[in-house]
Amino acid sequence: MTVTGMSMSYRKTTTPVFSEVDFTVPAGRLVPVLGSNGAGKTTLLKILCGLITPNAGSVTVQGEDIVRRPVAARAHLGVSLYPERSFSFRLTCTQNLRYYASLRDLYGARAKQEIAGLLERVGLAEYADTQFMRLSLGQRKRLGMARALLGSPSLLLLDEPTANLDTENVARFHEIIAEHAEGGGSVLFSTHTEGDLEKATEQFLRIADSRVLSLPKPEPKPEPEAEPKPEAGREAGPIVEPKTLQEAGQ
Ligand SMILES: Nc1ncnc2c1ncn2[C@@H]1O[C@H](COP(=O)(O)OP(=O)(O)OP(=O)(O)O)[C@@H](O)[C@H]1O
Repeated sequence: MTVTGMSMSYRKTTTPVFSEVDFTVPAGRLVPVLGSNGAGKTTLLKILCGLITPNAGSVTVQGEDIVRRPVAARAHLGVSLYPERSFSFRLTCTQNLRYYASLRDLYGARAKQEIAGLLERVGLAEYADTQFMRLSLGQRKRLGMARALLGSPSLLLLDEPTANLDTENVARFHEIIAEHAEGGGSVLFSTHTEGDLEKATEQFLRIADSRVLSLPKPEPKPEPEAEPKPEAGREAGPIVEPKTLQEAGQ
């Protein structure tokens, strides 16, 4: 994906959310996007998948312009926005995914097999026949992830994919995106968790003051040195300054 000279304002009178932004996401990269509340993470993801048209500049996915050739460009994208509201509430997980699979030209036995595999991958196999409205927020998030993976698109755009997930499912998410990158795919995902920077392949993006900075992944922090153990038979007491002879009353 390549973003060139992209600017965007919701209204002419307000400060632009983005001003002349350039960055690229090469194949096989995991790219976290950080930024404070209201910085523009969701807006950026909506621009990248073609839901919002920027005022200037371009976004291309595998050489296809997201505004001029949206269908061709979106064929390479798997998207999950936050919060997940686009599923049919009364349909089950499988029925919902079957509908979205058909939009990717996946039907019949192939669709059935891929959907069952994805539900298993995101830990929702036992909820395959549960209606969407009966899922918890974290389960909805995971169904969104399964939908994004349908048809193995090359670039995943995920808005706060770890929000509402428990520790086990955060780990599962990191495994899924690592596998995706090993297969040559890329993932751009927004997050508020600084710890997600460790999952970056090389770079991460930080949105601030209408700009998107592409920054190198920080070096891992060194492990803190272990406290020396007290010698055997001796209690580790508080450190006491040596007293002068006078103070000691001698
Ligand atoms: N539909 C809209 N109309 C007008 N302004 C909007 C609209 N959506 C978002 N904004 C404004 O655009 C800016 C960026 O919002 P956005 O939701 O992209 O931020 P964010 O980084 O995703 O925030 P958060 O971390 O809180 O989810 C904010 O100032 C917000 O008020």
